[in-house]
This record gives sequence, C-alpha cells and structure tokens, in this order.
Amino acid sequence: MNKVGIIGLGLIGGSLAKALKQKCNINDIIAMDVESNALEKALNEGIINDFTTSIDEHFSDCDIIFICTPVKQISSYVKKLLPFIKDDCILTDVGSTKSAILNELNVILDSTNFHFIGGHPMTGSEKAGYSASRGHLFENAYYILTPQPSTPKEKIDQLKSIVVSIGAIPVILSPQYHDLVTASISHVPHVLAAALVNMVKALDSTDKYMHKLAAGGFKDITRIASSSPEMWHNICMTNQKEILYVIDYLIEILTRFSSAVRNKEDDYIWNFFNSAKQYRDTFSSRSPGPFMKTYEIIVDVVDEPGIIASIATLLSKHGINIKNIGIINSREYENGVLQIVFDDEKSQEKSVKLLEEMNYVIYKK
Ligand SMILES: NC(=O)C1=CN([C@@H]2O[C@H](COP(=O)(O)OP(=O)(O)OC[C@H]3O[C@@H](n4cnc5c(N)ncnc54)[C@H](O)[C@@H]3O)[C@@H](O)[C@H]2O)C=CC1
Ligand SMILES: O=C(O)C(=O)Cc1ccc(O)cc1
Repeated sequence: MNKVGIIGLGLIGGSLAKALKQKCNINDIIAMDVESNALEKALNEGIINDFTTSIDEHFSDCDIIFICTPVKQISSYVKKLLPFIKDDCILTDVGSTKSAILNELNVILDSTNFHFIGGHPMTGSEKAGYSASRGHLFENAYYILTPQPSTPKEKIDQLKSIVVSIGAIPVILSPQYHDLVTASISHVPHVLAAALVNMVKALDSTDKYMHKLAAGGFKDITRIASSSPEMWHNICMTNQKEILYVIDYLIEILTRFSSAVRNKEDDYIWNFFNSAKQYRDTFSSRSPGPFMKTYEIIVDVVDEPGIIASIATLLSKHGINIKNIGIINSREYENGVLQIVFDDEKSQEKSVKLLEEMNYVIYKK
C-alpha cells in the first residue's frame, strides 16, 4: 500500500490518517475536505502530504481511499471518485450505517468493475473534528467490514491487513446484519441518551435542581448525547427500518415495566434489574466484545506511584508481553484496579502465578 486517500478529515478521517502514518509508515496521504482548516493543520503536522478541496486527478494513483464524511455524502463520493481511480484501487468508507449506502450504489456496483468494501470502526468519541482525532483510536476496537459477494478475496484480505495494522480487529458482517446490530448497541442507545437529556430539560423547573443534582449515573448514561447532531441525524435517516424495529421493542419493554411498577409486581421488578445486571456484568470494560477472546487479569493494587511500572517490570523480566495495561475506575471496582491484557492464555496464566506469588489479589482471570 503506497498511497492513501482520505475524504473527510474529521475525527475518524483524521484518526485514520494519523494511524496510517504513525503505525503503518504510510507517507503518501492525500486528504480532501470541504473545510480547509483541518487540511492545513494536518499538512503542517506532517500527517498528510497533500490536500485538495475537490475530487480530481489527485486520487488517480491511490491504492486505497477511505471515505470519512457524514453518511449521507458517502455514496455520492464513491460516484465522484469512479472516473479518477485506478482499476485495483480499494474504495472503502467508515459510515455508521451500511445498507443505505449500498442501495444507492447498487446500479453502478452491478455495472462497473470497482472494489467497494463497506467499513465501520466500532470506536469513536462524542467529540467531532480533526482536532479530536487520535492515531491510537482504533487500538483493540472491532472494525466491521461488509464486502459484496463479488468482492475479490484478495481485496478483502488487503483491507483486513490494514485494519489489523492500525491495531483494530476486523469482523465481517453482511450490511443488513450490521445495521441491526448497530441499531441495537449504538443507534438506539444514542436516541435514548438524547431522550433522557431532553426529558430532564423539560421536567426541570426554574430552580434547575435536576440539572444541579444530576449525578454519576445520569452523566454515564448520557455522555453520548453530546455527540454531533449532524452525525446522528444522518444515521437515523439512513437506518430507519432497523432503528424503528429496536425502538418498538424497547417501547414494549418499557410498557411492560411500567405495568409492573403500577401493579407493584415485586418479582418482575427484581428480575428486571437482576437479569440486566447479570448480563451487563459479562461485558468487560476494556475488552472489545464477544467476537474475540481476550486474555486479561484484574489486579487489586494500592494507589501509589510506580505500582504500574513495578508490575510491568516484573512481567517483562519473565518474558511476558503486555498488550494493554491501565487503571480502571469503574463502579465494579470501587477503588480502581489495574487491568492487564495479554496476547495469549499462556502469558495470562504465567502472570497470575507470578503475581499471586507476590501476594497480589487477582479478581478476574
Ligand atoms: N464519531 C464517531 O464516533 C464515529 C463516526 N463514524 C462515521 O464516520 C464518519 C465521519 O464521522 P466523524 O469523523 O465523527 O465526523 P466529523 O464531523 O468529525 O468529520 C467529518 C468530516 O467530513 C467533512 N465533511 C462534511 N461534509 C463533507 C462533504 N460534503 N465533503 C467532504 N467533506 C465533508 C467535515 O468537514 C469533517 O472534517 C461518519 O460517516 C460517521 O457515521 C464511524 C464510527 C465512529
Ligand atoms: O463514544 C461512543 O461511545 C460511541 O458510541 C462512538 C461511536 C459512534 C458512532 C459509531 O458509529 C461508532 C462508535
């Protein structure tokens, strides 16, 4: 992979440019955006080495082009790029919804021979723009790919290897299934976060006590309500069927729960929270999810300077490679604990043994 094109140099486009430059040594990156500020900043930082504000011959020698604009612009950029790109160029996007883009491209996908592979990194932030971009954004994140049945395996493998080289974990899904999964775990949760914030805004009285007293729980569950309205507007307009299916299901759950509260159904209410707790407790706060097994341990450590360094030194002295290490401050572990992620089960087991010998308490293996 020699030359990469990026259309839309915001949070995701900028993070991709940084990751490709910093982790994959790709030194020929051209970016396009409607805003020149981000382009100039990235050029000055040496992240990209060329930019343009229109689609033209600049993209003719790109080996891969990532389209990182809001979802509704993506298919039109595919169409604009087609006259300029070379035959073996991979066109991919990072949009949060997939079927609508492909539906708009169907006719040309059938009649033209080019390689479009949908993509969606399952990582991001409530912040937008190039200034919020980070080269390590994709580390340990799932990165969904939705190739066409006709996409050559060689092209899928090329894109997969780029995904791996920026630190992410590729997962192949159909566009339709992608849209149902993301409607459930991302799109409707964002709708709900915004609904909760709008609810409090409407119910709060002039003394603003709700705003003043909103505590950790409310802030945790509504963090994502600070995301870009443009992005979420685009997502709801392009994943209508799946979002409606999930919202209707959620309404059924709330309606049933409301009746349980009205009728004081003791067992139902207890089980409602208990079953949610049991399932929520199976989601690790750092591991990326159910697709790939992670080998992690949670160590109870006193909060004193140098503790991470001394554990890391002990493990490295015994030849154990640490994939990820950091303090977690979550409600599960009141005082904060050290989470260490390893590459394999052998390293995990060896570390548990070594740390237990040093009298560390290990919570989770
Ligand atoms: N923000 C997130 O957490 C995630 C976003 N995505 C997807 O990534 C894509 C980009 O999102 P972000 O980077 O978060 O947004 P962003 O707002 O940070 O960046 C979008 C960039 O596209 C540019 N842009 C807007 N309209 C354009 C047009 N017509 N032509 C060229 N450039 C244009 C903007 O100037 C901006 O630089 C979206 O499709 C979104 O659904 C995917 C995963 C996570
Ligand atoms: O910040 C968060 O929690 C997110 O949910 C980020 C995010 C936003 C949109 C996506 O399509 C994927 C990930």
